[in-house]
Amino acid sequence: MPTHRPEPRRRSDVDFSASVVGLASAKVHDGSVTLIQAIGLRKVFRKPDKAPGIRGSLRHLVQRRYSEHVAVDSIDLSIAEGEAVAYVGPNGAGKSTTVKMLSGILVPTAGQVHVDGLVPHRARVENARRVGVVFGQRTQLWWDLPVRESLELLRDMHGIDRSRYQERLERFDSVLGLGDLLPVTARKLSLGQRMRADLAAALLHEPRVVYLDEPTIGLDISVKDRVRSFVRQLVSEGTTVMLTTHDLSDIEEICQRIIIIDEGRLVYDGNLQAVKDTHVRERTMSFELEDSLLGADQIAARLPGARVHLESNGRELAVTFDRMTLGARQVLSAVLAEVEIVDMHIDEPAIESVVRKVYAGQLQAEHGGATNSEPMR
Ligand SMILES: Nc1ncnc2c1ncn2[C@@H]1O[C@H](COP(=O)(O)OP(=O)(O)OP(=O)(O)O)[C@@H](O)[C@H]1O
Repeated sequence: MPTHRPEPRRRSDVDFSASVVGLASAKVHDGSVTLIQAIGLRKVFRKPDKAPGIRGSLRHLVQRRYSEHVAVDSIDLSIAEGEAVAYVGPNGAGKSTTVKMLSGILVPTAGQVHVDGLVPHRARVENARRVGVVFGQRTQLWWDLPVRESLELLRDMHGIDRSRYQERLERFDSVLGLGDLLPVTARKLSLGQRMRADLAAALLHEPRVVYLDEPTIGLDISVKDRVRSFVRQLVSEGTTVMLTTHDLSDIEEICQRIIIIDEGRLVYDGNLQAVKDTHVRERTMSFELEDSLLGADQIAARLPGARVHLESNGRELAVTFDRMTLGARQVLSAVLAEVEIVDMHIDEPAIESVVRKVYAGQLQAEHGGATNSEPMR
């Protein structure tokens, strides 16, 4: 059994054997290896159709009826080794179902899925050695055991040798402050402590791929920061991270790529900055003025289409403009033509606005209802 992470695969190491992968899941692009690949991934749940109440339950016993619910609908994914990808969407969009199929917990209804050359649900044990999963709302620690014993059990399960195990514990202690938690039973841990211990448990065996499902849910800011910087470190070391979260700051701090799904379908797959640039066209430039102004009409007249707001103190000015019709340079010149400035800054568009637009269906509408994605890598 491997005791620590194998070297990253190089082109020549890639296993294209049809018997293992069924399709070229380890395709190479940009000199890197595709670690996660799904083609036409679909999951349909069968739900019992029964009327409420005892009568409905009895009728269902006699005459069983079911309806089908498509939770994940023909999703194509291609994630390279070492990428950090945010997988987001509204409640019930199909995020967890996708992650469960990628981690082998659920069997897809249709489509193909390969993770590190394996079909996850067919090679569960081998897959478990290569992936780590953290579900923020559920623990994988043994509830009544001290954290140390849970980790010992996982050490045995993964066949990690003692010296490597010790190194891992020291690392988790330095970045996650794990040491104090080792003697405590999982049931006595606070949510933040539990999350830190869960991260250690999921990452003990140095998985190549880590699925994080709401890893910062319910945590206070300082623990969130700790978790995020730990995940960033993992990514910088080459671990592939797929992050499912409703916390958009997690995304901004960890991921460069964002995949958005809605009602089981992929609606966007691309670079985080690009989606902001394309879909959040409004920018705001804020200025601190040398002298107070009585009004901003002259500045507004120089900037057609922009919204100009002057604070009541006359010293703070904000110009909100569409970056497709006006440039920051034009805005700056218009302001400088009327007044001296002491300081200025440009507000970056928040990812919140992008995702809100997607949820509201605007992003799809802007693209004629088509999936907006960068070429699959
Ligand atoms: N085991 C199941 N049986 C039946 N339906 C299910 C099952 N698991 C999920 N679903 C349904 O599939 C859809 C997608 O659920 P999923 O948990 O993947 O969404 P999600 O995007 O992770 O949502 P959330 O953000 O709320 O966790 C939902 O409508 C859900 O009710």
